[in-house]
Amino acid sequence: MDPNQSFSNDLLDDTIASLIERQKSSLPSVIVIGGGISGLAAARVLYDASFKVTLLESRDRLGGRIHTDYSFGCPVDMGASWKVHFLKKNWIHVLQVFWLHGACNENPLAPLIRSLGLTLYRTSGDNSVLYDHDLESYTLYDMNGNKVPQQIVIEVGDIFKRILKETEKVRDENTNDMSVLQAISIVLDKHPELRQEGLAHEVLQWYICRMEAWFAVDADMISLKFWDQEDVLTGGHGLMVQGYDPVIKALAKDIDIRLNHRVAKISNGCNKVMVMLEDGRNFVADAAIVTVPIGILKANLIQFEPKLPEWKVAAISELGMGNENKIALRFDRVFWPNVELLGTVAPTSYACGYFLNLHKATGHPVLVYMAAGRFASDLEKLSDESAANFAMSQLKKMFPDATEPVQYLVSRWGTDPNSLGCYSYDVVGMPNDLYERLRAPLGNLFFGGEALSMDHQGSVHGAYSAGIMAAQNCERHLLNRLGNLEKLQQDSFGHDILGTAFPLQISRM
Ligand SMILES: Cc1cc2nc3c(=O)[nH]c(=O)nc-3n(C[C@H](O)[C@H](O)[C@H](O)COP(=O)(O)OP(=O)(O)OC[C@H]3O[C@@H](n4cnc5c(N)ncnc54)[C@H](O)[C@@H]3O)c2cc1C
Repeated sequence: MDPNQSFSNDLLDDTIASLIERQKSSLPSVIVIGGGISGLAAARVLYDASFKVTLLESRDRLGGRIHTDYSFGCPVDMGASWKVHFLKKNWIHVLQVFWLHGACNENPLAPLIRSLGLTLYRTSGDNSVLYDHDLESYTLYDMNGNKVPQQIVIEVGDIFKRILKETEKVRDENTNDMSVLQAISIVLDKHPELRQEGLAHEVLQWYICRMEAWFAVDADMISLKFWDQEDVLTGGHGLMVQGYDPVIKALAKDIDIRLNHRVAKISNGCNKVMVMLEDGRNFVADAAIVTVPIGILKANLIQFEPKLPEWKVAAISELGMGNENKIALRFDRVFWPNVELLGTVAPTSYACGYFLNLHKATGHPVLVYMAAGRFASDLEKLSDESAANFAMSQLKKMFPDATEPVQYLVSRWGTDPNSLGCYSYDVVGMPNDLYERLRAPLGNLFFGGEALSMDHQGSVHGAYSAGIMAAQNCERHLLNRLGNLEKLQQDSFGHDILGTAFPLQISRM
């Protein structure tokens, strides 16, 4: 080899390297706070647009309220598990949704899931009285372990729909907002024929329990004005058979992620944002995107300098944060029927309960007890062992011969200092402009996260879209501010991952 040639190549390499380095250091930099799906989506967009991105996450793992646990030897999602919320708030319209048709592309996550080859287990189609499970897919039991005749379940389901339809009139007649529970009670006073007695009353309470699970809050706190105002996506609902974890891993690829980095303070200057960790370390960038749960902002766990304006603080405090918990039980064998949901009806919605049968979708002998609202918070007062015992006591009402679980997992989303709740909800009397105020950026500070989603708060795909929206706003802002920087065009992750070449894999046993 000619040594001169080698020397000149080295020189060339150095020059190119330093040019790239200089180009990189002149690129806009962004700190993303929070490594849930919203933060990861935001980081992904900016990274693919060649911005310098650093993501700070307080936990020792990514995913946030998406948490696939593998300790059972199979994936169990202790946070989000359904690709539900296609129509989070429109109970009536659920009758018209359809999952298996091409319309499922409406879900912004569908292309990503498709490109990763992940399987969805369909849990509802176009005839679901409930949001996420078709009527024929579950079995209900009374407190004595007797099966509730399916005819009663169907009839009461129809009555429940009529009651909800009547609440629309109550809404029209009242200028002031009220809770859904109050509206139901007004409807029942006006239409005593809709009142239910005995077992039928308990089944009605079960429907209310499921509605409460949807919003993660009790019916006396669900806003009548807003509960059914969300845009309807077509497509029904599906369960992520392999869990959500592969989605999180795909979004995180190659991004500079710092785990165990808990942000304590954000200082927003004219040109720079300084982010301080609880241990005193600092990160500085041109802009920052905050995607921590609204529960964290409500609890003032992050200090802002200058202080957030009053209208922003008010918006944060005026949005509700619900709670939902799961108790996952693994058994050595299956002793329950081959249905998707097993429910217990009771005189009050608080006392009703249900288990998701993961065996049906995944083939593993796992049941997941789910609790929402005040009940979910009450469960967090118990030790893990007592919580598992409680779930077992519910199961034994249905199956007196139930065997003891070989393993259990208990979530605590309400008291977890990284979430302080499961997802947001619209409180009774919520002001109309609340979401605008929540989303509004403050200089170089942008906001993302589930609670800020344009149309689908409280969902994975809503959080994902909110992250993308915040990143796009941030990108526009920085490119305007810093002049016409020519952006490096890397291989776009988005093009690969959002491609439409692969069909969605949807099954139903
Ligand atoms: C039990 C449960 C069931 C659910 N079921 C469904 C479902 O079936 N379908 C559905 O679509 N959605 C469901 N959801 C809602 C869904 O999980 C969330 O809407 C979504 O995952 C929120 O994503 P996010 O990125 O906005 O927030 P998160 O996932 O909470 O991400 C925020 C991140 O910020 C981090 N963080 C917090 N504080 C700090 C700090 N000070 N510094 C740095 N980082 C910080 C957190 O650790 C977290 O990782 C469920 C949620 C729960 C809890």
